[in-house]
Amino acid sequence: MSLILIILVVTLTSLFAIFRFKYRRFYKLAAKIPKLPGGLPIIGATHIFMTAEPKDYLPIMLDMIKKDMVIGSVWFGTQFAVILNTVEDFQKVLTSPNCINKPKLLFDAFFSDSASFCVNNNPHEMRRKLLNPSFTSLMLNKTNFHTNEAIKGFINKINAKSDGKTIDIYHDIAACALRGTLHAHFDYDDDSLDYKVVKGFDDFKPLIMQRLGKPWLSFKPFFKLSKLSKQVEAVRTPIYECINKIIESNKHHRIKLEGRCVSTIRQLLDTKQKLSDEEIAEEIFIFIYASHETSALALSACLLLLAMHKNVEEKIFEEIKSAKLSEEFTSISNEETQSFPYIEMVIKETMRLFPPVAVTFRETIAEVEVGDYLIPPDTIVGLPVLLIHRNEKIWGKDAGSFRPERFEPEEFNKIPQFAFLPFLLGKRTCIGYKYAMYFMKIFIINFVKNYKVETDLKFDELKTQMTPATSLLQGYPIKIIKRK
Ligand code: HEM
Repeated sequence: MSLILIILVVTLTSLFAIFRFKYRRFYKLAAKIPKLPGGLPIIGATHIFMTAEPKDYLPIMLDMIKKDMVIGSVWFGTQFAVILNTVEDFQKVLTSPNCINKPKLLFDAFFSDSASFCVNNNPHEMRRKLLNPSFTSLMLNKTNFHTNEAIKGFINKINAKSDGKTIDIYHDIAACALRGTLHAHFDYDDDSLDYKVVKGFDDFKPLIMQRLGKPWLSFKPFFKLSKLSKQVEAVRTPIYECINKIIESNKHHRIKLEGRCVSTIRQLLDTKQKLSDEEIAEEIFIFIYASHETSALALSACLLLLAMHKNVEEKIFEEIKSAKLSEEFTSISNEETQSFPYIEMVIKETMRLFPPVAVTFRETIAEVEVGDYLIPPDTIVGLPVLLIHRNEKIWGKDAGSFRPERFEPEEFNKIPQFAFLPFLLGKRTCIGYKYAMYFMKIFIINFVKNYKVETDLKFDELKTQMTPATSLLQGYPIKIIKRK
């Protein structure tokens, strides 16, 4: 018995020594990077996240990297990770060809293998090439009628709620943002499922967070056997009802495209691409999630901030008044939004303080140099955008307060390019950022033209959480009052 034990110990020790020798450079580079607090031998920081509530993941992560640290490292079992904290290092990583991939753990959590948000390497590049033509300024103009119609529907509907009672505005805006995306990008104009789909995503998001906190569920057979797998199937049903309708109503477009600029759904259905129905469905799933939630979070936060900063709301109203828009709802083209520079500053300032994606991750495929360190291959790189957005050394002493004027060109031009990253930058920058900015500007113009907002919440009470986009823990409670 004791001989067997000795053989076992010797074998395991030898295997461990061989492993460490083979990966000696990896361990040497990893050891040089300063450690983040809280890690334990062997398991690293796994216990911290496995025992925390998903709503606390973001504050825990942001707390780990102390203000004066430029980089910090942490282990999650056998997975090595670093968190960066300087604009220069963000830029290095976001522009490095060795740092384009997303960690498998992250996209496993989205339960998708084939959507552009989730694929890596060559498939990602091909999918971007396929979809980029649907996101040009030309396409914005082609679809501006649909975008405006979605917002018109919201402005009319919200009238019934403008009685001064407190409501959480997120779901109404999310349904409106979803309507805009489905109509403008997926040629789908039936609004009967909008709220059902938003509710489906609401039920789906906590399941993403649950899977993130249980790394063993990345192993597919374990996941298939888990209760979570059945819950995921159930909540995906109303979303897939909508996706199947989109595919069904556009099936006649399954033709070979001849180099024309067309909507996202037509690009996906292009027979040259040979995408299966399942791959197309996954792509639509991620698209409608990525587009409606982020835009709705930014707009909901913007209205809440206007309710807290009446001077800003009034300045926006003055800008709208001087544009002499006539009707209750005004259709606005992308070019016309250029006449509302202050509104653009307010939206940007909202996303600086409350970026809908406050932290994101990449994975290295080779060594990447940042500052005095080399990040080894197969390392997860955390990019806490929120910390850069609120860094006083970059944005000044008032970095924590809401001051849209900091986006005046004379002031903003002094800020480094990679210090403002609501849509990120680099090869995986948000494909829909032009559309998102356009949508948000027409929304705010038409909303503030017709309504004022109030809230009982105070700015200092606002706390962010990961859901997995970044939302406010307090929700978005506002009172809507119709302007006379
Ligand atoms: C305020 C609104 C929005 C914000 C703040 C936002 C932010 C972002 C960010 C930060 C990323 C990069 C995520 C990462 O790499 O970790 C991203 C990716 C993406 N976004 Fe957006 N987004 C917005 C609206 C939209 C819209 C309207 C669409 C589509 C109509 C869209 C589609 C996508 C897609 C498909 C990706 C994945 C791109 C890739 O991996 O190549 N987003 N977005």
